[in-house]
Amino acid sequence: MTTTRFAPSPTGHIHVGNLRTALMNWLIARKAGGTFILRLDDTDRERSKQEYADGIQRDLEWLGLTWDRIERQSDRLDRYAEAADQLRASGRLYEVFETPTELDLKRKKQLNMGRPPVYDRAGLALPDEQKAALRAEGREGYWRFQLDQQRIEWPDGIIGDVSIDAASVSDPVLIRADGQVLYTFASSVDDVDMGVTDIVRGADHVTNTATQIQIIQALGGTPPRFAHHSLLTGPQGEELSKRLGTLSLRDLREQGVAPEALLSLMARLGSNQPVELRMSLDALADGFDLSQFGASPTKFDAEDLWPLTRERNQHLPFEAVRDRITALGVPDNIAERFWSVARQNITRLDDLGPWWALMRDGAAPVVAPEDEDFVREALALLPPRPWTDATWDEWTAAVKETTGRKGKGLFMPLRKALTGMDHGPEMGALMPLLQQVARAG
Ligand SMILES: Nc1ncnc2c1ncn2[C@@H]1O[C@H](COP(=O)(O)OP(=O)(O)OP(=O)(O)O)[C@@H](O)[C@H]1O
Repeated sequence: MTTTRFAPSPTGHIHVGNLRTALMNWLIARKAGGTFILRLDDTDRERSKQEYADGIQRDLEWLGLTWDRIERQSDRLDRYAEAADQLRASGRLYEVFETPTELDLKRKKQLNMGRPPVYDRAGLALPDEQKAALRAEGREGYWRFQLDQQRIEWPDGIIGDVSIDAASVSDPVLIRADGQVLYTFASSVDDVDMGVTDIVRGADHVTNTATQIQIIQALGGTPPRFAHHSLLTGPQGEELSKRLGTLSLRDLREQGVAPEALLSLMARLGSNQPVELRMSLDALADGFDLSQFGASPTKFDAEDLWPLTRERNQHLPFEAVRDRITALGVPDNIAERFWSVARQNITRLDDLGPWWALMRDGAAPVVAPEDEDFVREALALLPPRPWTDATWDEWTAAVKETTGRKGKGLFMPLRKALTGMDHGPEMGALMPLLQQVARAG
């Protein structure tokens, strides 16, 4: 059965780049009727925080990207220890003692000699007495995985056939001196144990994938299908980072971005398919095709979310906004009418508030000096309440007859006098909702 996962580290608020990964994996599982796992990579105890783990779940739930199963790597430490023993027993895990400074020196020497800075496997040849002597000096050993130095190849779902020479890659460190298992290892153990069949992730992981394919094989597992999508940057090409909180989902939600808008953009951005608003995840899954995505870096501009948010909000049925409208204090008998008039003039649902304030309180009229006499004359002709759908037409016809004005010169000063603005809902529909006559006049 198709099983995918999204495996963020809870070290900050997830951003749109992380969402690209989450959404692609979610859509693959949904399309195949498979399982989507949310896996919190929380083995880094210093940087992982419960509030971020909660935040990730809140962000995904807001978008409807719910999971069939949740896993925390911090619950699986015994299992990683067992898997490490398995690799030690098969001779694939070896202890090393170099300090970061020593490694740096080695790298510099290699580069000076025109050689690639690949770990020289000095630790592999250390006899037990020397290891004991290093420990006696107070050094602590940590553990590297011995790569099989062949080419590692896989057909990537996005970037095509990949072939990496394992000899050009350093044997990865899997376990630190303090015993912390590193991402490369924990995630390979998890992917085997959890039966993950498909992994989509950022192009920052391509080298990891090469080493993980060998780790998974050494654990007796079958490597999943891999695909690496391009990394998203900000509109100016700036990097996104969980730590800095750039373009976080939390901020976008608080700014009033509609979930459907964000999902519709993310499911197509960087692909050959056009971005179109989709009101459900199933509709998004229908047209989703990994092979349509390109490998080149992709810019994300949050401004693109607003036209989609507007389109989505304008599509909402009254029932979906009833509570919000009631909360504004709009009386029940005019709530539906208020929605039908205001919806065409909002982007965010929060924009409903100012429209209701205008209808409830009226606005300070805006009158150009050259229109002062005209507006005074017009307001004197304003029919008594209640105003109906016909009031605007009747009133402007009367004003036209009396003053001889027509067209924009007639309508615009009246709109500005009643609403204080030069734009807004159609005046015919708005007038019955205007609770107050304009404040001055
Ligand atoms: N800018 C980006 N564009 C697309 N995908 C990204 C981007 N940054 C991270 N990802 C993907 O998000 C997934 C989760 O990764 P991870 O939790 O390590 O996020 P991160 O933002 O790289 O983390 P951090 O900033 O904390 O180092 C990975 O699959 C990674 O490839």
